[in-house]
Amino acid sequence: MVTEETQKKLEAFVAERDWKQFHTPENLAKSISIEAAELLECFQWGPNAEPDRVKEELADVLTYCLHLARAMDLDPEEIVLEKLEITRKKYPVDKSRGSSKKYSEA
Ligand SMILES: Nc1ccn([C@H]2C[C@H](O)[C@@H](COP(=O)(O)OP(=O)(O)OP(=O)(O)O)O2)c(=O)n1
Repeated sequence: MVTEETQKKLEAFVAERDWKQFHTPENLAKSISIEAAELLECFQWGPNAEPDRVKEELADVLTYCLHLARAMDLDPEEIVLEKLEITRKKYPVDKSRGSSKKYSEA
C-alpha cells in the first residue's frame, strides 16, 4: 500500500520530534477521526471543495491510519484485502448491484 521507504520517512518524522510517546493506538484513533472531520469540513457548505484542501486533509487521515496500523503491528494492504473478502461475502453481486442498501436491509 505504501513502500517501506515511505513508512520509514513517517517514522523518522515522528522520532526526530520525540512524538512516539504520543502515538498510542488510542491517540492515533482519535487523530484519524479528527482529521476525517477536517476532511468533511471541506464539504461543509457544498459539493465544491477546494482540491488542495481535500488533498491535505486526506493525506492527514491516511498518515494517521498508517501510524495506527504500524503501532498495532498490522499490514495495511493485508487488512484491507482481508476485509474486502468479508465485505464481498456480505454483498454478493446479484443482490447488491446498483443498490446502496445495507446488507442487512436488502
Ligand atoms: N503529534 C503529531 C502531530 C502531527 N502529526 C502529523 C500527522 C499529520 O499528517 C499532521 C497533522 O498536523 P496538525 O495536527 O497540525 O493538523 P493539520 O495539518 O490538519 O493542521 P490544522 O488543524 O491547522 O489544519 O502532522 C503527527 O504525526 N504527530
